[in-house]
Formats: sequence, structure tokens, C-alpha cells
Amino acid sequence: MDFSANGSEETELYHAQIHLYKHVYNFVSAMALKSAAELGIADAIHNHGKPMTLTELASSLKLHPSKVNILYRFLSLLTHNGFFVKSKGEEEEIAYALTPSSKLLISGKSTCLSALVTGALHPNSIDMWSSTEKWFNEDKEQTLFECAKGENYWDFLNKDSDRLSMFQDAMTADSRMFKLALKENKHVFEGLESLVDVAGGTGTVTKLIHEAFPNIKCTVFDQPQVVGNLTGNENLNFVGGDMFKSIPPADAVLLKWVLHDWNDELSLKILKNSKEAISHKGKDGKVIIIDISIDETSDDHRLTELQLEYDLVMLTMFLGKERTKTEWDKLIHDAGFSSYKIIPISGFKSLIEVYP
Ligand SMILES: C[S@@+](CC[C@H](N)C(=O)[O-])C[C@H]1O[C@@H](n2cnc3c(N)ncnc32)[C@H](O)[C@@H]1O
Repeated sequence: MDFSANGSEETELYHAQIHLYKHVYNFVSAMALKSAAELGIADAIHNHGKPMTLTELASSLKLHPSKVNILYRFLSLLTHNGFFVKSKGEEEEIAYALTPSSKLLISGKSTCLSALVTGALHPNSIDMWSSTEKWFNEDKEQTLFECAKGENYWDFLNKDSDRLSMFQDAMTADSRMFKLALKENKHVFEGLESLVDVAGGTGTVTKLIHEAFPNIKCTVFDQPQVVGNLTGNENLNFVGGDMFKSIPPADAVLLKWVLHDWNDELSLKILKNSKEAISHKGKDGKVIIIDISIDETSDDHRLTELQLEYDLVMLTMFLGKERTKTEWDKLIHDAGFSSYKIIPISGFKSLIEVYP
């Protein structure tokens, strides 16, 4: 479409329409990506060892012949969106190759994010969005999830072991990416004798820390139903409990992807309990927070958009929030800590070292 009639009212209108439609249909791109993860397209191309033609791909995915053209249409959008690239295969047929983004869907790799894609886009997480109107109009403090399903997300998960494992698998996928951040930020953990990973899930992050620093006594602390059946070794143990009551003592408390689940009042409680847990180390203890820190001055539109989208996910699921630098500053000081340092890691998250 030609918008060369610069500045005309029509041009502005067309731009506005495209902008609006683009945002309306963003969900189609998300769902096409989910289909790619479910079908295992990246695995098929990876296992083939070279770009695959549509026919090869459809046959490897064991699709019914009537679905080959449907696969082609999905691949067209996914290719446009940067998940595949087209090249010329043998006999000049178009073949599809992986890109850095679709390589994140190869199963068995430490960087595989398929479980995050399918978990985040599962009806369990998506259905609630049809209740936003009711949520806005109800005179009640509750999450959108609660408004839609009649119970909070944690109760919903805890009722069904398949749901709980799906959630933990999504978290595990995200946590595995931490390996890179750990490599780049070894100094944060050097010199520690003990560490407690609070709300550490099934321990993916702790295991990576344990691998890199086998001498640190690591504890994964989470709800009893999450860690109850897990066993570790001499320097890696699992403890069930409630972080709002107390946290096991250690030189350092790790809070990865935790504080964004909670509002300021509850986050303060977790931070104060964390301060208590490191109190035996005096000024040498520390709390390590891994979460998003929104930089309001950033001109990276895509990054800020992702961070703000995460903020709405946290709000709707948990009444939690992604915090700006200013909000972190206030929360950390309100919890009684004296100083902190924000280190950007893994693209859109930050590691915040907090000192008593
Ligand atoms: C978003 S997940 C983060 C898991 C992990 N830190 C990670 O990055 O993969 C939040 C975790 O908080 C745990 N949790 C929720 N309430 C808790 C409580 N009261 N005490 C301890 N853990 C809790 C959940 O079981 C879940 O594993």
C-alpha cells in the first residue's frame, strides 16, 4: 500500500488502521508459534541436519496430505516473523531452515523454551482474558484469573499434578537460560558458603549454581507440594515451607522470578524475611533478585513492550507487577536494605544485588 500522499488525513487513517489491526491479530502470530512448538517443526528440521522442503517436513511430522497446504500457510507467517528462513533445496525446491529464534524450540537442548511457549499460551493461562470486562466492573480485589475461574492460580495449579508440572516445566525452561547469565556473572556467587533459592521451584537454577560452585551449600526452598518428593545431595537439599513465615538461613538468598508475583506489601514481607535469613552474616550477606527492571528512559521499544506485557501477565495472574528502577529503589529501601546494584542480564531481565 502506498502512503506517499504524505500527511493526508487518509494516510493517517490507514496507518492507524494497520496499527490497530496489527495489535488485534498479534494473537495469530503467538498461536502459530505455539503450533510450531507442538508440532515439533524445529526438531524435525534439526534432526534432518539440513533445510527441509515442505513435502519432507510434512512427511516427517506425519501430517495427513490434506494438511500440507495448511502447514505451508503456517510456515509463511512464521518465516515472515523470523522463525524460519527459506533457501533453495535440491532440485530448486524451497526448503526451510532454522533461525536463532526457532533453535530455541529444539528439544533436549539446554536452551529449549518450548515448554514456556506451550505453557504461556495454554488455555489455562489464556481463557481468563475473556473476563476482563467483568473484572473491571466487579467491586472486588481479585486477580483476573480468580474472577474468571473462581479460585486463585496457585490453588488451581495445586489441585492437579498435570497443571502443576506444566507450570514447573515452563519455569524450568526459562530457568535453564540462566546458565548463560551465571557464566557472565560468576562474581555474584563467588565467596558464598551457602545460598537459599527461595520459591526455587524444582531447583533448575540451584542445580546450575551447584554445578558451577559445588562447594556452596545450596537449598531449594518452595512449597511442600513442589519440593516434597525431591532429593538432592550433601550440598544440594530441598526444603518445603512458606516464605511468608520464615526462610532458612544462608549467606545469600536468591529470589528469581519471585517478587514480580506479589504486590508491594507481600514483596516487602518476603524481602524482610530474606534479610532475617542472611542476618548472621552481618554486612557480608546479600539478597540476589532476578526480575525485570523497567528502564523508563529506554528507547528500545520492543524490549519495553515485552516488559510491559509481562507486567500485565503478573497483574492478571497474581496481582503482581514488573517494577521500574524507581519502584525497586523504594521497595529495597522500605525493606531496610542499605544499598543495591542492578546488572542487566539475559536480554530483558536484571540481576539486583541487594546488601543489608
Ligand atoms: C514464578 S515461580 C518461580 C520459580 C523459580 N524461582 C524459577 O525461576 O523457576 C514461583 C514459585 O513460587 C512458589 N511459591 C508460591 N508461594 C510460595 C510460598 N508461600 N512459599 C514458598 N514458595 C512459594 C511456587 O511454588 C513457584 O515455584
